[in-house]
Amino acid sequence: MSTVPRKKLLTGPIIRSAVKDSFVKLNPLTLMKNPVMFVVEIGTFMVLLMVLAPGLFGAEASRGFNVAVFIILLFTVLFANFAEALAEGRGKAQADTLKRTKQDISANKLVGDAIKTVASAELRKGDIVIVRQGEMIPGDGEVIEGLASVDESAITGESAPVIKEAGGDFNSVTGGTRVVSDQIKVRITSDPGESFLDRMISLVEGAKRQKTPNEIALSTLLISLTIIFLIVVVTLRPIAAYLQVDLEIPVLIALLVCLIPTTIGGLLSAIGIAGMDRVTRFNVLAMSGKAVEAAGDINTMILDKTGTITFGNRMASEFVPVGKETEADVARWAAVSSGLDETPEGRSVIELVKKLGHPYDSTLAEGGDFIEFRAETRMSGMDLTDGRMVRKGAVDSVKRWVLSQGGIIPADLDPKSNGIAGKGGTPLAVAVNDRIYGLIYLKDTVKPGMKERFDELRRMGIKTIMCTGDNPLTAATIAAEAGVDEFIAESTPEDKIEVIRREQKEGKLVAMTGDGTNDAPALAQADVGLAMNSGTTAAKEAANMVDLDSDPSKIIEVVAIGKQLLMTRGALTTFSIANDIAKYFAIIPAMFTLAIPEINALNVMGLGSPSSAILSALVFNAIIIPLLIPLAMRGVSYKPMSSVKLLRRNIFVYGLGGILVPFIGIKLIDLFVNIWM
Ligand SMILES: Nc1ncnc2c1ncn2[C@@H]1O[C@H](COP(=O)(O)OP(=O)(O)OP(=O)(O)O)[C@@H](O)[C@H]1O
Ligand SMILES: [K+]
Ligand SMILES: [Mg+2]
Repeated sequence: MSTVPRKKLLTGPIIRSAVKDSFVKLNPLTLMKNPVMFVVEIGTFMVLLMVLAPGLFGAEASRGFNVAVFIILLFTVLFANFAEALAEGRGKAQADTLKRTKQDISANKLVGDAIKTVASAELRKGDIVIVRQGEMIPGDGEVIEGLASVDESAITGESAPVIKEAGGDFNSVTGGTRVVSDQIKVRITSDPGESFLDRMISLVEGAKRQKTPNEIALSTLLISLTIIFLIVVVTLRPIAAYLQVDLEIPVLIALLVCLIPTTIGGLLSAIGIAGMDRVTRFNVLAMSGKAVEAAGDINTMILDKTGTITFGNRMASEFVPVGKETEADVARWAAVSSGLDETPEGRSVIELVKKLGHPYDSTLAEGGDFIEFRAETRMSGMDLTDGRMVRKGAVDSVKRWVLSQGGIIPADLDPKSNGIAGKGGTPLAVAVNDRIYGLIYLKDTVKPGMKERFDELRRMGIKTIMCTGDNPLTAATIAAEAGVDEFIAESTPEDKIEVIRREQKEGKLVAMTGDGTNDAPALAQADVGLAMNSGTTAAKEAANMVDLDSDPSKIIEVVAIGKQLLMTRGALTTFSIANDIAKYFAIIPAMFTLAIPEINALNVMGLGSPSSAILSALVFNAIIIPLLIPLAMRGVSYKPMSSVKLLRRNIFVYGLGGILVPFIGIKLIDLFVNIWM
């Protein structure tokens, strides 16, 4: 499933520092954030007092028993702390590596016409810098002039350089990456301390980790259970006294700790952190745990065509004249309309004109007004000084524009443009005032393996919708080739948001991937917005996830990880509560057997003695936490299937298992304890 090599999960230094942190986290002020464990810590402290000053709370068990309870309780808290520290450890280690990347870089800042060397820390939003071959890019920004290949391995871990160029969707650069060839002019887009690298460091470090709504709901449940059992245990003493049973305080504390959901309470935050970490290991930066969890519940996925489903390096490959026009005329006007068009499409037109050797008079456009490409108009071009207006753009847009000036549409325009679209290409019409000269054939290819990916999504019950600004025929061709469920052609940025809203109104959770500035509003509207690292700054800022490898199909892995995170939490909660029920049957009979012999019928486990029964249950309660750490960190195994099936399977495995495992575990520990005692 993974495309990214798995890095080693745990190393010696991470484990060592986690052991140390387990003790640091004993600080009650820290532990208070985890109420279940906090209750255990208070219990530990009370038993310690009874060991140190016997007789403090009246009825107390033997000193040896108290010492044993104290040690087991202390380890219960330490194990829970260790789980959390371990989960945090990987992120911290990664943050340290990133911080080393973030050394001070010197920048060639443009001040008027002069170049001044300044420290990267002095750069502000809006500053213009020149980055030459071999130099580090001093801050996040957008290429405003030129083209260069950039080594982004410091951030993405991927060593193949990527092309960054002015205009279009591949213009954003990240501070700390290196220009390996050519030279670019960059406009800085972030102030110090707010760069992508800064955000990435605080993310992997978990510095601003907030509980997700799911986690908050579960914590509330755990707190309620803790309070209920606290009341049960406290009121048990007078009831027992009435039955002439003297319940000792350490025994009551042991009972309480066994009954409250310590297993999930101890592992809950580790599960969340590990889920985030799994996403990071796939080279996806999630801005919040909430986004990852939302990914696990996605019903609909919106993808754009160009650059997501296709490679997106749409290149002009042919000039196709219509009517009585010639290829050279199409090429000439295409060139005039593209002279200042810095989009990849625009530049590829100029390149094709040169390659085909068509005469190109660049003085024609001199002094004219450049009409920049906009997703709304779907056209770009030049208004010349002599009054002539030159346009290229989506065929229907250009047709409408020509008709509005009283022009006529050549009869062979539609068949020819449909021919291009039918091959999955994008036809651009070229016109001057009311006259259409012909077409530019922009070629693009579907990325390999897309069909399999969409099949997988369908098995997960997720609907895919391709939204594109391109014409319906091209869209249909690419949609069929890639195997998406639905497509929407000629969509404006507003249309994309509309589709998302429509799905959300039906109660669906929507994911969307995109890279362009025109995708930004939709990325923000979606429940899960995954932007490509190669994309524009606007897209990356609007999204709640960024894929460092710029592989939009990776949203599938993110969904799987999100599902796995939700399932792991559910499975371990079921397991934990089922466990506590089993422990009840170990402790209650032990507590009352002497006074009420009939209750021995409940002693289904046939445990040795009352005190060994209590200690065994308590030991089991403690060691189940570290035993489950690997599962919490790795996540429960996941196969694409319907959620109802999944739920049934999990209740069976973790609910039934949760009741059976402690019966066996406690019995074994009890046998062991009795040999030893
Ligand atoms: N530089 C350009 N000049 C003129 N027309 C263009 C230019 N670039 C694209 N177009 C036309 O405008 C249409 C819309 O472009 P837009 O970038 O909004 O969407 P898209 O890239 O085709 O689709 P997607 O949303 O899948 O990325 C394109 O299909 C094409 O016909
Ligand atoms: K428990
Ligand atoms: Mg686009």
